[in-house]
Amino acid sequence: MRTVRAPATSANLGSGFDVFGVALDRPADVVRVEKAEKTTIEVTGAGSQYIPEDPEKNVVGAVAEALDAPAHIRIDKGVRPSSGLGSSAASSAAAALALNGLYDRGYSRQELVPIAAEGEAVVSGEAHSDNVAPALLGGFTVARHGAVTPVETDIPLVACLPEIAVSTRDARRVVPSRADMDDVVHTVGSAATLAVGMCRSDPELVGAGMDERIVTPARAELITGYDDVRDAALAAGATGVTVSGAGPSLLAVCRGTDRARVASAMLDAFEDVGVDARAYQTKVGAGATFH
Ligand SMILES: Nc1ncnc2c1ncn2[C@@H]1O[C@H](COP(=O)(O)OP(=O)(O)O)[C@@H](O)[C@H]1O
Ligand SMILES: N[C@@H](CCOP(=O)(O)O)C(=O)O
Repeated sequence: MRTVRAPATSANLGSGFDVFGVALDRPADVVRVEKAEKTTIEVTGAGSQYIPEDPEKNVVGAVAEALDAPAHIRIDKGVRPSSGLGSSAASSAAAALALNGLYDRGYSRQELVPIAAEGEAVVSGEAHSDNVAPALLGGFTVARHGAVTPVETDIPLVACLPEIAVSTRDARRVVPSRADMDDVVHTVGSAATLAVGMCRSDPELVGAGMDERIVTPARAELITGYDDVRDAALAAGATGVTVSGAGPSLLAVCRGTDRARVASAMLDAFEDVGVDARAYQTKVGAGATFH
């Protein structure tokens, strides 16, 4: 038997659509695996009533298949599904690491990234690895053409999750298929600024580098109160705010001293537009760990 905890993650960070991701210190999924003749799945915890236990439909079924590692898999969800906090990726990453250990497959964490991404294909239609990479490797990750570059960093964050569901599959449909050259140049400048900020653990640079005009505005429209919540976080000291993953969560970057104020400003702003929400005061954290 093997048990693995894998963290929530926030992908894109505005300027790094399908490329950037960070592991969050909390929340997390815990996955326990035991060898079996065929794969069976049991799900408990946050939002478990919306998650299928059929191995053809649950992300961990695809991971078990990819590793040829049939097992009885118990998932205790800490990361609510359709949150924009890498819920499906947390389960995929935890299952990949746990089954790799259970069956002595010998893959490195880097090699497990495309295997865990097979789970993402089940739910979003594409095997994007910007969530599973930080869930496995921790820190800030740059996922590009199958290669992943991890960077250790220390950045305080607030992830604010409203009681709205936005599925990644639906949010991928609103992504524009073309962009203006001016906006592309702006995105490259932001992405480079953000990457330097991560290397320096500098919340000012990371926050400035989240600014992006192609994908984020289309996704923000799916989130009730997005502009108000973003403005409130910035007024409370956030250095940058954007859609977390495909939404509906918002991710704010700030200095450690401003984190509690930013979190409560975001909650108040959601409440003002009639939306219940919860805020995780967190930071860039470690990847999946054995328990
Ligand atoms: N183990 C799992 N954990 C979370 N969601 C899962 C899992 N397996 C399948 N799903 C399905 O994936 C969808 C959530 O994934 P996604 O839309 O990518 O949300 P998130 O942004 O939180 O990752 C839901 O439809 C859910 O039923
Ligand atoms: N790059 C993907 C990331 C989806 O993240 P999730 O946490 O919402 O699953 C996208 O933007 O579609």
